[in-house]
Amino acid sequence: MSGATATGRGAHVGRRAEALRWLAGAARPELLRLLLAALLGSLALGASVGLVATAAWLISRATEQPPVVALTVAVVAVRTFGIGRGVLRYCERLVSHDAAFRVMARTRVRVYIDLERAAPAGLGRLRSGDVLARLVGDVEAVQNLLVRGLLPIGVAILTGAGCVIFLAALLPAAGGVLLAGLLLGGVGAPAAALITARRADRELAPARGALSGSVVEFLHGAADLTAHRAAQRWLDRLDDEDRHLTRLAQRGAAGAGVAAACTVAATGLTVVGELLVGVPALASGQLSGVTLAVLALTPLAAFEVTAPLPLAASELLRGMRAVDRLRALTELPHPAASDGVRPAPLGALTLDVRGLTVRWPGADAPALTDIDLCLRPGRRVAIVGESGAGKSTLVTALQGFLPTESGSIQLIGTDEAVDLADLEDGARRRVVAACAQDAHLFDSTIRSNLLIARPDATQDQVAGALDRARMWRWVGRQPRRLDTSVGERGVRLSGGERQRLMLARALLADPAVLLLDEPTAHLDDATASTLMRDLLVATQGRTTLLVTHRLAGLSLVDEIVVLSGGQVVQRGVPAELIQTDGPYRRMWLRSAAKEISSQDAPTMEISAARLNRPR
Ligand SMILES: Nc1ncnc2c1ncn2[C@@H]1O[C@H](COP(=O)(O)OP(=O)(O)OP(=O)(O)O)[C@@H](O)[C@H]1O
Repeated sequence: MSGATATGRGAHVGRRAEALRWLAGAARPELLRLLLAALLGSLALGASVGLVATAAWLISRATEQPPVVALTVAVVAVRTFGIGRGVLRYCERLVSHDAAFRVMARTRVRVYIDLERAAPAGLGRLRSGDVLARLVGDVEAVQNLLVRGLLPIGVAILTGAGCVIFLAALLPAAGGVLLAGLLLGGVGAPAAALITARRADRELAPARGALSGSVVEFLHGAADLTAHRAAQRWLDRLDDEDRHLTRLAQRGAAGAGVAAACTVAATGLTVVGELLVGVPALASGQLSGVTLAVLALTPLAAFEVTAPLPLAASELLRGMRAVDRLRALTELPHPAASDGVRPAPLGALTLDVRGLTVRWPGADAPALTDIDLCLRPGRRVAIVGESGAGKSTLVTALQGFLPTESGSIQLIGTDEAVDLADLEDGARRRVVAACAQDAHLFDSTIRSNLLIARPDATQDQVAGALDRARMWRWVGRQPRRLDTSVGERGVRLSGGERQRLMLARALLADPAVLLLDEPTAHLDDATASTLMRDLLVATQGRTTLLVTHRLAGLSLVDEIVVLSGGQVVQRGVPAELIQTDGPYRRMWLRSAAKEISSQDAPTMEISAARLNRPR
């Protein structure tokens, strides 16, 4: 048991050390700014202490009614400290926030880059709301860790040491008392706060992540939840999670209360301690009355240095946990990343897949096994199969977003053959582009959604792509034409218009190899048939891999590959496959029967009857 605890603690310490290294890596370029901020902060606090000490001296000395000239230096010093405190604090805030924002920006960019590379293969167990909470809340926690965590600790050490030395110079015992008081307030109070709020603090960020995840999921699924009368249940769940979060925040606040009480107690005790050592020194003539006033009043200002420490300690812990969670995001597997540096081969490209086996991260079995496929320039191959056969996985793998377990994916040009994994990232994305079934439309105009694929496209190229996707006339009918807004995720478009816009985007990208994943998904039969027809015209002469479960119209492609259970179970030219007894013919008959039952489709019926005739 104790062995297990020790191992757990060891792992915990290791994680913290890793997190520190990660943070140091992000903060290193701003080291000078952070040190300057610490220096300015220490000077600002030093000015505060100086102000109180000088004021104490001035008031006490004034009671002795000395000549005014004897007070001039102190009066000037009070003014200088008073003005200097504000100016220095302002400069410190400016420099520290500038440094923290730069670290935040660098952290965000780093996380975005890693997410961009990891996202195509999914985000593992992470929910999108949780990722959002990490990107917003945890990155902000990193800022707080620097500005409210590390910086106040550094400033407290510097200024505290200065105060102790100052009092020790007046009376050594007074320095000792202040040191003890500062340790009590600066270490004891944060420790008390942490102990009180430890569990709450540990659970706070995950609870916030869980709530964000549920809210995002609720917003996405609100229509379905309302339709199934499940919205209230979901709202109750959100309520529970919110209450839990509030309870945790309250427990965290209790820690802050305990810390504030400890600081006040430590200040009071220190003032009493200073009087206890100062009064005997005054009696023995070791100390003047004016200096005793300075001894007694200086701690009131000196404790300004420990006041932010309880918050600093909890920001430090919270920040380290946030760094840990951000690190987890940057450590997601990077199937989309390519270490390759090679440019794309020249000339018309062939996509050649040999013995490809791929597995989703963490899956027990491969999703595709031993796949062979050859996409010669200008040829179109259709991949068909039942749901779960591995069609989308193939598209993902061909984009280089899944590592190959065995086999190869090569691009063959006129000069050489290059492994897809060896291609430089940009070249790979230019050469092979996919139009996914759930491709995203941004809440922007038609033009901006298209230009994502090719920012430098001319008006003619945009119009050409829309025309080939049979969308240009529709655009012409809209009052704002290309500047028509599509709404969030394209809600202002019909399903068919959305798919056509995505197809136009893929055509505008003009890749050497175009991968279309279920372009007719979620469309009614009539719309799907028209879109499929238009799509087959638009892709004529273009190297295309078309993943679909709709078999109507496929007679126009050069080859059909049937997948089942992640393996190729049949392949051939459409005319042959339809005549051969096998998986494709069975699928075709099933889909024909479905269409006949949903409408009359006499031609379909005739063809189905013909196909069913014993040969
Ligand atoms: N992101 C993922 N992570 C883990 N496993 C996945 C992922 N996507 C798909 N799979 C698994 O891979 C297998 C093949 O799924 P895939 O989506 O490729 O099938 P499909 O033929 O495209 O099905 P559909 O026609 O329903 O889209 C399934 O067993 C599925 O559970």
